[in-house]
Amino acid sequence: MEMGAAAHQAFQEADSPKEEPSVKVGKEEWDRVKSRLRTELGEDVFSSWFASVELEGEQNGLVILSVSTRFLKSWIQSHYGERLMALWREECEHVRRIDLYVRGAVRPKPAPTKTAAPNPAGNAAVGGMAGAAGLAGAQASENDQLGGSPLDPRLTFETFVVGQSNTLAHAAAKQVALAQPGQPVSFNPLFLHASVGLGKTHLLQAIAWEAKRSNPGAKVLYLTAERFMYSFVQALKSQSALDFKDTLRDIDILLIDDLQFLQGKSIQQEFCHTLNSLIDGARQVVVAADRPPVELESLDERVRSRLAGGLVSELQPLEKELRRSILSDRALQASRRDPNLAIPDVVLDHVAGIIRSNGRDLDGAFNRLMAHNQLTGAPITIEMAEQALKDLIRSKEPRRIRIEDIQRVVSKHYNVSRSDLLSSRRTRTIVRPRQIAMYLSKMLTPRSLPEIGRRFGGRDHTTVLHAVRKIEELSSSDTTLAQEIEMLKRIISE
Ligand SMILES: Nc1ncnc2c1ncn2[C@@H]1O[C@H](COP(=O)(O)OP(=O)(O)OP(=O)(O)O)[C@@H](O)[C@H]1O
Repeated sequence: MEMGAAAHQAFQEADSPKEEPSVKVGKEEWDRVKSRLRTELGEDVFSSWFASVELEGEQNGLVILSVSTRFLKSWIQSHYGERLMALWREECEHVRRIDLYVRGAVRPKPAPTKTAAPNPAGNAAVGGMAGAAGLAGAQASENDQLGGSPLDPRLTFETFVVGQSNTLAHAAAKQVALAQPGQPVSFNPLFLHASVGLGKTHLLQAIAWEAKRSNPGAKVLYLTAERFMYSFVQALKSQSALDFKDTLRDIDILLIDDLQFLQGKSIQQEFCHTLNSLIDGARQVVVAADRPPVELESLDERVRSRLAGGLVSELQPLEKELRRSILSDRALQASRRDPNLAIPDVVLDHVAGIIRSNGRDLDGAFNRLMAHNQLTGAPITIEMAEQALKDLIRSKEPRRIRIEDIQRVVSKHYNVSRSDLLSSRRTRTIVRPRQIAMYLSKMLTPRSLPEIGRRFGGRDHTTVLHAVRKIEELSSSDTTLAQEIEMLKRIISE
């Protein structure tokens, strides 16, 4: 259930500042749909999947619902899409389509004219890429035919902004997308990882679009792990598992998103066979997850090692310049749609400074400014931005940093294991990272010296004090070390 790009654009263009948001329309029907779902599914199942679903609006047969995560969206879409549509239609027979989107990604409102029209066959539709034109439409439908997850035509290399934190991942993704089928592949599999909202899905889908554009004959399939599981289970149920396997092993580029959600022994085995068969056959595999292969503890050891055998690249938290460039890009696109729109640079600077978490929150903040401007007519200024974004900023207060987080980041940065940091080993390559981790624990957490000592393998508080003084002393004369520590602080705090 995806908001089509044209639909999204139509909302932006069709919005009139004086128009009331249509959130309340359809509320009664939605309450009844929810109550029926609750009765059908039972309270536990209902609240697992539907507690955070919100009605954004209903107009001319288009219902827009929002959810908090992409996983939830994909799960509801595949498991409850049809039922949801049937219930809505029983409550309100003119409903033709339900769009489900992730809050913060885009903040659409119903666009009656372009999106609400029934499809040519007059059938009710749930989701899809209605309105996506040209290549986008063609690729989306091929991806659909192969049983893929929906592709968003906005997520291309053209719209992906490159900065210090994602240069390597972007370059690898581009190379993979432009490789000719049959040629030896450079990084296989390519494994991208990052925490939420840092552009993994964007890069994966950009590869899909680009590969298709540069090689129209190539079979490119983008699947979320959840979709992979669902398709496999469906294939088993309908006794078409062999077809499913054959289809997968015939793909030129397989892109799997959110791998951390892949569960179940037989599903993982199937995934492992697919992975081996594609890689051995020189087909490209690209995987994204929220952590590196070694940390995907629920995955079978063989899958983890195969995944780690290609190129593993992390997208780091977006640095301020990158956040600013993404906002400039969004502003440019918005002003193309509305030449009268004025977004001063100082406001973009300000927003880039205060929304530090990730690209999704940045998009959410930008859409919030646009909505505020369009609905109230207020010019976009720093004061207006502070007013419009205040709850967003409040809810993003810095999280409490744990000593484990510091140990994880430091051990990764210096390529030593966490157990080395806690051990009694005294080689220089371990002692210095350990001292840095202790120093950062003192600086970034409220823990006492004895407590920090205990968390570092039961050391005495004087050892921690020595480490803190040592690092203070070294970093005051060694600018490289000082910069490294600043960078570590930034990674740990974001
Ligand atoms: N470098 C970037 N350039 C442009 N947009 C970006 C960039 N990084 C992130 N975004 C935007 O931020 C939003 C979230 O990105 P995306 O969905 O790709 O994140 P993700 O890493 O897959 O997150 P999750 O783990 O939650 O699935 C998207 O709208 C995306 O376009």
